[in-house]
Amino acid sequence: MPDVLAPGSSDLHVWSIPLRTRFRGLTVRDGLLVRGDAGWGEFSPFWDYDVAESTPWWRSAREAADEGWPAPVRDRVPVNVTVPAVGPEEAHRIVTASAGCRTAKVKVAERGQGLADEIARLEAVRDALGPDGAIRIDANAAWDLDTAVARLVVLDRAAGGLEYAEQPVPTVADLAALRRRTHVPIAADESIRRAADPLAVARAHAADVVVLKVQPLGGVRACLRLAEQVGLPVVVSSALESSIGLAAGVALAAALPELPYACGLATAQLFTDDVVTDPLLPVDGAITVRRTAPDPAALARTAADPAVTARWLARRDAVLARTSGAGDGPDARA
Ligand SMILES: O=C(O)CCC(=O)c1ccccc1C(=O)O
Ligand SMILES: [Mg+2]
Repeated sequence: MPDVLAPGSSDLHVWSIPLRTRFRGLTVRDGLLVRGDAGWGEFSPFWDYDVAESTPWWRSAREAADEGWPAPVRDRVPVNVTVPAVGPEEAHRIVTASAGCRTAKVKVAERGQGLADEIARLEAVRDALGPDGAIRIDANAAWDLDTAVARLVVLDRAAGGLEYAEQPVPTVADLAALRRRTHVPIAADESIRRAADPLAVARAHAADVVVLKVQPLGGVRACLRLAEQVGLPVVVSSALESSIGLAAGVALAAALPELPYACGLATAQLFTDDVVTDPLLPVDGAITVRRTAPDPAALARTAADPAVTARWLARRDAVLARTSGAGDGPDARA
């Protein structure tokens, strides 16, 4: 690939990597890496995030590049295998090939699929995991309240018990109402990372668990502060990042005082390639806490084409223009 970033491009890199299976409607993921005095950071907001919503992702990249992260209190982070909305044979294969993960997170409520697909997927995952593994589902806010109440009864049974259901309904009020109508524990994801006020979930007693993603919440330190304020168990999850971005999630999980659940950080398994030689993949169900650095050959292999590269540079410029202008107060968190 021609290096359209030159000159001075050795501190920036735009990557583009195909996914093994469609995830969140995506078949390819891309992002920008930036190097600073402390190392490399990743800026990879999804394309449906606007400039305001992308700003905390940039702060997270700058934290990694300029400051690094707080000291870890553990050296291994237990992780879940992430099972996309695939058929039962593929779901079984993914869990079996997950390098010892004892927790599976299964995507449900995929457009174009029905309850029978979800039941078959959950039964296959339970079969692959055995009776003592934990299964959680993620509906990405797709259900209304009554649908969620009914689905959780059926899917809890199909899974042989659910550890929790992640964001089954869109709003904080519905999460709180659902929690009173099901015995399945509820986790909040979108209600934290895309909310104007991430503490509303805790005030409304709307969740048993909160999912924290480092980039959308503005960095490892911002997440540690939020975890303290929210006062609920935290699951750290990836935003489908390269191993540079994943390392920030691992750093957060490593620095949290308590880590009672497996984290959603095994998503390098969903990528066909990575920007490092030794991707942040689990061994015996856990990721070893370490910092990662891009590898020149891997960077060359995964380099985005000039059009995608130009789009990412424009995105970064738009965030920089926004944050250097009218100020970057707490309301800029989006
Ligand atoms: O939590 C996991 O197991 C993997 C991460 C994941 O599911 C995810 C990745 C990118 C964007 C959204 C989500 C999500 O949790 O909804
Ligand atoms: Mg989620």
